[in-house]
Amino acid sequence: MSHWYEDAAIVPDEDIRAAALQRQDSLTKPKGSLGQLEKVAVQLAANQHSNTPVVDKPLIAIFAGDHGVTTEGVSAYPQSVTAEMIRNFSRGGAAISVLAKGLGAEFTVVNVGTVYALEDLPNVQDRRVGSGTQNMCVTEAMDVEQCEAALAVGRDIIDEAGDINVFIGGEMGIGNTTSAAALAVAHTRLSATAMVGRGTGISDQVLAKKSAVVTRALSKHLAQMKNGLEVLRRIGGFEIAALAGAYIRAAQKGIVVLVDGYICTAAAMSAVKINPSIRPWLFFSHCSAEPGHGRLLTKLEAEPLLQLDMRLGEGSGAALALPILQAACHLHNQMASFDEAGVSRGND
Ligand SMILES: Cc1cc2ncn([C@H]3O[C@H](COP(=O)(O)O)[C@@H](O)[C@H]3O)c2cc1C
Ligand SMILES: O=C(O)c1cccnc1
Repeated sequence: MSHWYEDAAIVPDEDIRAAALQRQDSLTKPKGSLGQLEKVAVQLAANQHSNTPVVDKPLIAIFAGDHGVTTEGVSAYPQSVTAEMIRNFSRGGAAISVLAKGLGAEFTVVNVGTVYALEDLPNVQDRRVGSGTQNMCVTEAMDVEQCEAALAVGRDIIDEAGDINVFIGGEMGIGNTTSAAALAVAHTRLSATAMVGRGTGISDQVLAKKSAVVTRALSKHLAQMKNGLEVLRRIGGFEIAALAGAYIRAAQKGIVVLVDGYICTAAAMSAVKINPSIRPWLFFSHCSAEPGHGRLLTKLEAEPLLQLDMRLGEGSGAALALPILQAACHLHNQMASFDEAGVSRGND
Protein backbone atom coordinates (compact mmCIF):
# COMPACT_ATOMS: atom_id res chain seq x y z
CA MET A 1 0.00 0.00 0.00
CA SER A 2 1.33 3.42 -0.85
CA HIS A 3 1.00 6.31 1.57
CA TRP A 4 0.52 10.01 0.90
CA TYR A 5 3.86 10.83 2.51
CA GLU A 6 5.70 8.73 -0.06
CA ASP A 7 4.42 10.75 -3.04
CA ALA A 8 7.18 12.63 -4.85
CA ALA A 9 7.95 16.28 -4.20
CA ILE A 10 8.00 18.83 -7.03
CA VAL A 11 11.30 18.35 -8.87
CA PRO A 12 13.57 21.40 -9.34
CA ASP A 13 13.95 22.58 -12.96
CA GLU A 14 17.57 22.21 -14.10
CA ASP A 15 17.20 24.60 -17.07
CA ILE A 16 15.95 27.32 -14.73
CA ARG A 17 18.84 26.55 -12.37
CA ALA A 18 21.31 27.09 -15.22
CA ALA A 19 19.57 30.34 -16.23
CA ALA A 20 19.54 31.54 -12.60
CA LEU A 21 23.25 30.81 -12.24
CA GLN A 22 23.90 32.74 -15.43
CA ARG A 23 21.79 35.65 -14.16
CA GLN A 24 23.72 35.78 -10.87
CA ASP A 25 26.97 36.04 -12.82
CA SER A 26 25.54 38.82 -15.01
CA LEU A 27 24.62 41.08 -12.05
CA THR A 28 26.70 44.13 -11.06
CA LYS A 29 28.92 42.52 -8.41
CA PRO A 30 32.07 40.43 -8.43
CA LYS A 31 31.09 36.85 -9.21
CA GLY A 32 30.13 34.98 -6.04
CA SER A 33 30.32 38.06 -3.82
CA LEU A 34 26.82 37.58 -2.42
CA GLY A 35 27.97 34.21 -1.11
CA GLN A 36 25.22 32.01 0.25
CA LEU A 37 22.55 34.46 -0.92
CA GLU A 38 23.43 33.52 -4.49
CA LYS A 39 23.11 29.80 -3.80
CA VAL A 40 19.80 30.35 -2.06
CA ALA A 41 18.36 32.42 -4.91
CA VAL A 42 19.46 29.87 -7.52
CA GLN A 43 17.99 26.96 -5.55
CA LEU A 44 14.73 28.87 -5.01
CA ALA A 45 14.53 29.66 -8.73
CA ALA A 46 15.04 25.99 -9.67
CA ASN A 47 12.48 24.84 -7.09
CA GLN A 48 9.86 27.35 -8.15
CA HIS A 49 10.52 26.83 -11.89
CA SER A 50 10.87 30.57 -12.18
CA ASN A 51 13.88 32.83 -12.64
CA THR A 52 12.12 35.41 -10.44
CA PRO A 53 11.78 33.43 -7.18
CA VAL A 54 9.55 34.77 -4.42
CA VAL A 55 8.96 33.89 -0.74
CA ASP A 56 6.61 36.68 0.27
CA LYS A 57 3.66 34.72 1.65
CA PRO A 58 4.73 32.88 4.81
CA LEU A 59 2.80 30.58 7.11
CA ILE A 60 4.21 30.06 10.60
CA ALA A 61 2.67 27.06 12.38
CA ILE A 62 3.77 26.01 15.86
CA PHE A 63 3.15 22.36 16.70
CA ALA A 64 2.98 21.40 20.38
CA GLY A 65 3.08 18.05 22.09
CA ASP A 66 4.08 16.44 25.38
CA HIS A 67 6.72 13.77 25.83
CA GLY A 68 6.48 10.68 28.05
CA VAL A 69 10.26 10.72 28.43
CA THR A 70 9.97 13.76 30.71
CA THR A 71 9.28 11.28 33.57
CA GLU A 72 13.00 10.46 33.35
CA GLY A 73 13.79 14.02 34.51
CA VAL A 74 15.50 15.25 31.32
CA SER A 75 14.34 18.89 31.19
CA ALA A 76 14.97 21.89 33.42
CA TYR A 77 11.25 22.76 33.23
CA PRO A 78 8.06 20.91 34.18
CA GLN A 79 5.84 19.32 31.54
CA SER A 80 3.05 21.80 32.32
CA VAL A 81 5.08 24.47 30.47
CA THR A 82 4.07 22.99 27.10
CA ALA A 83 0.39 23.83 27.66
CA GLU A 84 1.21 27.08 29.47
CA MET A 85 3.25 28.22 26.50
CA ILE A 86 0.35 27.44 24.14
CA ARG A 87 -1.64 30.03 26.10
CA ASN A 88 1.30 32.41 25.83
CA PHE A 89 1.52 31.89 22.03
CA SER A 90 -2.20 32.60 21.82
CA ARG A 91 -1.92 35.85 23.80
CA GLY A 92 1.03 37.08 21.73
CA GLY A 93 3.59 36.93 24.55
CA ALA A 94 6.05 34.33 23.24
CA ALA A 95 9.17 35.11 21.20
CA ILE A 96 7.66 33.59 18.07
CA SER A 97 4.41 35.54 18.55
CA VAL A 98 6.40 38.76 18.50
CA LEU A 99 8.51 37.73 15.51
CA ALA A 100 5.50 36.49 13.51
CA LYS A 101 3.70 39.77 14.14
CA GLY A 102 6.75 41.71 12.98
CA LEU A 103 6.83 39.70 9.75
CA GLY A 104 3.10 40.06 9.16
CA ALA A 105 2.98 36.28 8.74
CA GLU A 106 -0.06 34.04 8.94
CA PHE A 107 0.34 32.43 12.40
CA THR A 108 -1.28 29.39 13.95
CA VAL A 109 -0.64 27.12 16.93
CA VAL A 110 -1.53 23.44 16.66
CA ASN A 111 -1.93 21.26 19.73
CA VAL A 112 -0.93 17.82 18.48
CA GLY A 113 -0.97 16.19 21.90
CA THR A 114 -0.51 17.90 25.24
CA VAL A 115 -1.18 15.76 28.32
CA TYR A 116 -4.13 17.91 29.29
CA ALA A 117 -6.75 19.29 26.92
CA LEU A 118 -6.78 23.07 26.83
CA GLU A 119 -9.71 25.47 26.81
CA ASP A 120 -10.60 27.11 23.47
CA LEU A 121 -7.97 29.73 22.69
CA PRO A 122 -7.66 32.24 19.82
CA ASN A 123 -5.26 31.04 17.08
CA VAL A 124 -4.92 27.60 18.69
CA GLN A 125 -6.21 24.49 16.95
CA ASP A 126 -6.95 21.39 19.00
CA ARG A 127 -5.78 18.41 16.92
CA ARG A 128 -4.60 16.18 19.73
CA VAL A 129 -3.78 12.63 18.65
CA GLY A 130 -3.08 11.54 22.23
CA SER A 131 -2.28 12.78 25.74
CA GLY A 132 1.47 13.03 25.33
CA THR A 133 3.70 10.29 23.92
CA GLN A 134 4.80 7.22 25.86
CA ASN A 135 8.24 7.10 27.48
CA MET A 136 10.57 5.89 24.70
CA CYS A 137 12.82 4.22 27.28
CA VAL A 138 9.98 1.86 28.15
CA THR A 139 7.98 1.44 24.95
CA GLU A 140 7.33 3.04 21.55
CA ALA A 141 6.64 6.78 21.85
CA MET A 142 3.67 6.46 19.47
CA ASP A 143 1.54 3.61 18.24
CA VAL A 144 1.14 3.21 14.47
CA GLU A 145 -2.19 5.08 14.34
CA GLN A 146 -0.92 7.99 16.42
CA CYS A 147 2.18 8.43 14.27
CA GLU A 148 0.13 8.37 11.06
CA ALA A 149 -2.38 10.79 12.60
CA ALA A 150 0.34 13.20 13.75
CA LEU A 151 1.94 13.19 10.28
CA ALA A 152 -1.51 13.89 8.82
CA VAL A 153 -2.01 16.85 11.18
CA GLY A 154 1.04 18.51 9.61
CA ARG A 155 -0.16 17.62 6.11
CA ASP A 156 -3.58 19.11 6.82
CA ILE A 157 -2.16 22.38 8.14
CA ILE A 158 -0.40 22.85 4.78
CA ASP A 159 -3.45 21.74 2.80
CA GLU A 160 -5.70 24.13 4.71
CA ALA A 161 -3.33 27.10 4.47
CA GLY A 162 -4.26 29.98 2.22
CA ASP A 163 -2.05 31.18 -0.61
CA ILE A 164 1.44 30.61 0.84
CA ASN A 165 4.85 30.14 -0.78
CA VAL A 166 7.03 29.58 2.29
CA PHE A 167 6.42 27.50 5.40
CA ILE A 168 8.00 27.91 8.82
CA GLY A 169 7.31 25.19 11.37
CA GLY A 170 7.98 25.70 15.05
CA GLU A 171 7.68 23.38 18.01
CA MET A 172 6.87 23.45 21.70
CA GLY A 173 7.21 20.36 23.84
CA ILE A 174 9.05 20.04 27.12
CA GLY A 175 11.49 17.14 26.77
CA ASN A 176 11.69 17.34 23.01
CA THR A 177 15.44 17.95 22.84
CA THR A 178 15.79 14.42 24.25
CA SER A 179 13.64 13.07 21.44
CA ALA A 180 15.54 15.18 18.88
CA ALA A 181 18.86 13.84 20.21
CA ALA A 182 17.61 10.26 20.01
CA LEU A 183 16.50 10.81 16.40
CA ALA A 184 19.85 12.40 15.62
CA VAL A 185 21.72 9.41 17.06
CA ALA A 186 19.54 6.98 15.11
CA HIS A 187 20.17 8.80 11.83
CA THR A 188 23.88 9.61 12.23
CA ARG A 189 25.04 6.66 14.39
CA LEU A 190 27.08 9.18 16.38
CA SER A 191 27.15 8.77 20.17
CA ALA A 192 24.46 9.97 22.55
CA THR A 193 26.97 12.31 24.22
CA ALA A 194 27.67 13.93 20.83
CA MET A 195 23.98 14.57 20.25
CA VAL A 196 22.64 15.40 23.70
CA GLY A 197 22.75 19.01 24.88
CA ARG A 198 21.45 21.14 27.71
CA GLY A 199 18.09 21.95 26.13
CA THR A 200 16.33 24.39 28.43
CA GLY A 201 19.48 24.57 30.61
CA ILE A 202 20.10 21.39 32.60
CA SER A 203 23.00 20.76 34.99
CA ASP A 204 26.03 18.53 34.30
CA GLN A 205 24.41 15.80 36.37
CA VAL A 206 21.13 15.91 34.42
CA LEU A 207 23.09 16.10 31.16
CA ALA A 208 24.80 12.78 31.97
CA LYS A 209 21.40 11.27 32.84
CA LYS A 210 19.93 12.59 29.57
CA SER A 211 22.70 10.87 27.57
CA ALA A 212 22.03 7.63 29.43
CA VAL A 213 18.31 7.98 28.67
CA VAL A 214 19.01 8.40 24.94
CA THR A 215 21.40 5.43 24.99
CA ARG A 216 18.78 3.29 26.72
CA ALA A 217 16.06 4.31 24.26
CA LEU A 218 18.30 3.55 21.30
CA SER A 219 19.34 0.15 22.56
CA LYS A 220 15.71 -0.71 23.24
CA HIS A 221 14.50 0.20 19.73
CA LEU A 222 17.50 -0.06 17.41
CA ALA A 223 16.87 -3.57 16.12
CA GLN A 224 13.29 -2.73 15.08
CA MET A 225 14.00 0.67 13.54
CA LYS A 226 13.99 -0.58 9.96
CA ASN A 227 12.99 2.67 8.26
CA GLY A 228 12.52 6.39 8.86
CA LEU A 229 8.89 6.01 9.82
CA GLU A 230 9.66 3.42 12.50
CA VAL A 231 12.44 5.59 13.89
CA LEU A 232 10.02 8.51 14.14
CA ARG A 233 7.28 6.40 15.70
CA ARG A 234 9.48 4.80 18.32
CA ILE A 235 11.57 7.75 19.54
CA GLY A 236 9.92 10.87 18.04
CA GLY A 237 7.09 13.02 19.30
CA PHE A 238 3.66 14.17 18.17
CA GLU A 239 4.85 17.68 17.26
CA ILE A 240 7.95 16.26 15.54
CA ALA A 241 5.82 13.92 13.42
CA ALA A 242 3.44 16.77 12.56
CA LEU A 243 6.42 18.88 11.47
CA ALA A 244 7.68 16.01 9.30
CA GLY A 245 4.23 15.68 7.73
CA ALA A 246 4.06 19.42 7.07
CA TYR A 247 7.54 19.47 5.50
CA ILE A 248 6.67 16.57 3.20
CA ARG A 249 3.36 18.11 2.11
CA ALA A 250 4.95 21.52 1.54
CA ALA A 251 7.55 19.95 -0.78
CA GLN A 252 4.83 18.00 -2.61
CA LYS A 253 2.99 21.29 -3.21
CA GLY A 254 6.04 23.33 -4.18
CA ILE A 255 6.12 25.39 -0.99
CA VAL A 256 9.56 26.41 0.28
CA VAL A 257 10.38 25.19 3.81
CA LEU A 258 12.50 27.14 6.27
CA VAL A 259 13.64 24.71 8.97
CA ASP A 260 14.28 26.07 12.49
CA GLY A 261 16.57 24.65 15.22
CA TYR A 262 17.55 21.25 16.57
CA ILE A 263 14.12 19.73 17.00
CA CYS A 264 12.86 20.96 13.64
CA THR A 265 16.03 19.68 11.98
CA ALA A 266 15.45 16.26 13.60
CA ALA A 267 11.92 16.40 12.15
CA ALA A 268 13.36 17.40 8.76
CA MET A 269 15.83 14.50 8.91
CA SER A 270 12.94 12.13 9.66
CA ALA A 271 10.97 13.60 6.75
CA VAL A 272 13.91 13.14 4.36
CA LYS A 273 14.33 9.53 5.49
CA ILE A 274 10.63 8.90 4.86
CA ASN A 275 10.66 10.75 1.52
CA PRO A 276 14.12 11.70 0.13
CA SER A 277 12.58 13.67 -2.76
CA ILE A 278 11.71 16.56 -0.40
CA ARG A 279 15.35 17.46 0.34
CA PRO A 280 15.72 20.31 -2.23
CA TRP A 281 12.81 22.17 -0.58
CA LEU A 282 14.48 22.42 2.81
CA PHE A 283 16.35 25.62 3.72
CA PHE A 284 17.95 25.82 7.16
CA SER A 285 17.76 29.01 9.19
CA HIS A 286 20.49 28.76 11.79
CA CYS A 287 22.82 26.57 13.75
CA SER A 288 21.62 26.47 17.35
CA ALA A 289 23.71 26.32 20.51
CA GLU A 290 22.77 22.65 20.99
CA PRO A 291 25.99 20.87 19.98
CA GLY A 292 24.12 18.08 18.19
CA HIS A 293 22.45 20.53 15.85
CA GLY A 294 25.62 21.34 13.89
CA ARG A 295 26.37 17.63 13.57
CA LEU A 296 22.90 16.87 12.27
CA LEU A 297 23.09 19.76 9.81
CA THR A 298 26.39 18.35 8.54
CA LYS A 299 24.79 14.95 8.03
CA LEU A 300 22.07 16.66 5.98
CA GLU A 301 24.71 18.64 4.06
CA ALA A 302 22.78 21.73 5.13
CA GLU A 303 24.26 25.21 5.18
CA PRO A 304 22.43 27.24 7.84
CA LEU A 305 22.09 30.97 7.23
CA LEU A 306 22.65 32.25 10.77
CA GLN A 307 24.71 31.53 13.88
CA LEU A 308 23.31 33.53 16.81
CA ASP A 309 23.82 31.15 19.78
CA MET A 310 20.08 30.70 19.89
CA ARG A 311 18.54 27.68 21.64
CA LEU A 312 14.89 28.49 21.84
CA GLY A 313 12.96 26.68 19.15
CA GLU A 314 9.36 27.80 18.50
CA GLY A 315 10.39 28.58 14.91
CA SER A 316 12.19 31.69 16.18
CA GLY A 317 15.41 31.22 14.18
CA ALA A 318 13.49 30.49 11.00
CA ALA A 319 11.40 33.63 11.49
CA LEU A 320 14.64 35.63 11.77
CA ALA A 321 16.05 34.02 8.61
CA LEU A 322 12.98 34.67 6.45
CA PRO A 323 14.00 38.27 5.60
CA ILE A 324 17.36 36.87 4.42
CA LEU A 325 15.61 34.46 2.04
CA GLN A 326 13.46 37.34 0.85
CA ALA A 327 16.50 39.56 0.34
CA ALA A 328 18.17 36.82 -1.71
CA CYS A 329 15.13 36.86 -4.02
CA HIS A 330 14.99 40.66 -4.26
CA LEU A 331 18.67 40.87 -5.15
CA HIS A 332 18.31 38.15 -7.77
CA ASN A 333 15.23 39.75 -9.31
CA GLN A 334 16.01 43.46 -9.11
CA MET A 335 19.76 44.05 -9.41
CA ALA A 336 20.96 45.49 -12.70
CA SER A 337 23.17 43.47 -15.00
CA PHE A 338 26.55 44.77 -16.20
CA ASP A 339 25.01 45.44 -19.62
CA GLU A 340 21.95 47.25 -18.22
CA ALA A 341 24.01 49.44 -15.91
CA GLY A 342 26.87 50.07 -18.33
CA VAL A 343 29.37 48.71 -15.81
CA SER A 344 32.54 47.12 -17.16
CA ARG A 345 32.96 43.38 -16.63
CA GLY A 346 36.04 41.93 -14.99
CA ASN A 347 38.12 39.09 -16.36
CA ASP A 348 37.30 36.66 -13.55
C1 LIG B 1 9.37 28.85 28.90
C2 LIG B 1 9.88 28.03 27.72
C3 LIG B 1 9.60 28.43 26.41
C4 LIG B 1 10.08 27.67 25.35
N1 LIG B 1 9.96 27.83 24.03
C5 LIG B 1 10.60 26.87 23.41
N2 LIG B 1 11.17 26.04 24.29
C6 LIG B 1 12.03 24.93 23.90
O1 LIG B 1 12.42 24.13 25.04
C7 LIG B 1 11.86 22.84 25.01
C8 LIG B 1 12.90 21.79 24.83
O2 LIG B 1 13.86 21.77 25.85
P1 LIG B 1 13.93 20.54 26.87
O3 LIG B 1 14.14 19.32 26.07
O4 LIG B 1 15.10 20.88 27.76
O5 LIG B 1 12.63 20.51 27.66
C9 LIG B 1 10.91 22.81 23.84
O6 LIG B 1 9.61 23.08 24.26
C10 LIG B 1 11.45 23.90 22.95
O7 LIG B 1 10.54 24.37 22.04
C11 LIG B 1 10.85 26.52 25.54
C12 LIG B 1 11.13 26.10 26.84
C13 LIG B 1 10.65 26.85 27.95
C14 LIG B 1 10.96 26.42 29.34
O1 LIG C 1 17.70 24.37 18.74
C1 LIG C 1 16.56 24.31 19.19
O2 LIG C 1 15.58 24.28 18.43
C2 LIG C 1 16.32 24.24 20.67
C3 LIG C 1 17.35 24.12 21.56
C4 LIG C 1 17.09 24.05 22.92
C5 LIG C 1 15.79 24.10 23.35
N1 LIG C 1 14.81 24.22 22.50
C6 LIG C 1 15.05 24.28 21.16
